Amino acid sequence: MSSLTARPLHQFELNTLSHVPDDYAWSALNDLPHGDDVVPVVDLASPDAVGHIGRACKEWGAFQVTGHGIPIHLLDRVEAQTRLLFSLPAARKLKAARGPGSLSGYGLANTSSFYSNIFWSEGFTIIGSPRDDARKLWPEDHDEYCCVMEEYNRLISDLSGRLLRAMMVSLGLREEDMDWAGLLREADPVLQLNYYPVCPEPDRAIGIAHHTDSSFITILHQSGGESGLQLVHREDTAGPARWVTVPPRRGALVVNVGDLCEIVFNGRIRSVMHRAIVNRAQTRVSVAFFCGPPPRFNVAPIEKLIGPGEPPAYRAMSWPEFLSLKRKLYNKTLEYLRSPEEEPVHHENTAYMTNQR
Ligand SMILES: C=C1C[C@]23C[C@@]1(O)CC[C@H]2[C@@]12CCC[C@@](C)(C(=O)O1)[C@H]2[C@@H]3C(=O)O
Ligand SMILES: O=C(O)CCC(=O)C(=O)O
Ligand SMILES: [Fe+2]
Repeated sequence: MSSLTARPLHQFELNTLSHVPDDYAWSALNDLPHGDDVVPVVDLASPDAVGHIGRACKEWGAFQVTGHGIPIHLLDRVEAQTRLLFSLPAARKLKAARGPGSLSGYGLANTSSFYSNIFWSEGFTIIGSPRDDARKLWPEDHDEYCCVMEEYNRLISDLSGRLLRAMMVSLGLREEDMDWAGLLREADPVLQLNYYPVCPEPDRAIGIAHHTDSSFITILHQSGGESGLQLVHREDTAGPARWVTVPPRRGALVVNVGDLCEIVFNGRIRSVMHRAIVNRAQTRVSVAFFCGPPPRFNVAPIEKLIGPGEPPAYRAMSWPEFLSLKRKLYNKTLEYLRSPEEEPVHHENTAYMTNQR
């Protein structure tokens, strides 16, 4: 995985540049047309929330959720701490740099290693307790940062359980068909903080390139003001596949269906392809909570869904095996798992280093 230490010095002064340097320049960003349809907004407190969630997951693989019970002032504090972290001097952030083979700490988004060109962003991944890395960033006083992130982890993990149960019920399963509470209790919470500096030529740069998240679901808080999150709305009767922007909505959280839900629900819902674009007006931050399983989790369709009329659509494997496959095949992982007879084409990371230019 790539580390910022190996990157050009201007990685730390992106917001001062008057043009996009060549190694940050991307083309083919308009590979799909842009749609103006609107990602559904679901009020979790409404009596028909489950039906709305089911439809949104099937049609979009994403929705915005309101009425989720996470206080807006906590979201504001999470955002303020995130901004504070990225505003630290480069030398301080590098003290908490992600080491080789480690997923947590400071660096470019992990997926950047699949490309030759560089993302217009910085990232910080917190797995489990925020305290160890916080000590490296703020040796004297990291209490406010840790308290805020711990409280957020607690509430967002609980929300992810509620959403997953609603998704089950919307698919005609019973809540008891999967022990979400047990699984989520055993898994380390994962928070990904993303920072996108202003960009002088936003059409030539990308914040985070298109990908699906591996988790069951991802719950994303994005800062207000400029939009950045875009997702692919698949081809339907209204038109061809298109990029749709998800504008920030105060207090709402974005829920993305990840690869694991696609597999456990045997393809009845699909993980959503998404990316983050940049803008020239305002620095943007986002905080993603990846709701994943513990290592012992067997990645396979729920047995209840399998029968003579519905064979498993994906090959089973352990969660660590899935993650290692994803590190090789990246956006092709699910396609490969859906075609079990084929031997995997041997992809080193470098196979993707062309940056679709
Ligand atoms: C739940 C998970 C999703 C994740 C792999 C992991 O087991 C823990 C780290 C997560 C994360 C966070 C940063 C971006 C990402 C791509 C990565 O490398 O580690 C995601 C993983 C993922 O979605 O594949
Ligand atoms: O910043 C965003 O809107 C998207 C971030 C994202 O997709 C991720 O962290 O996986
Ligand atoms: Fe993502």
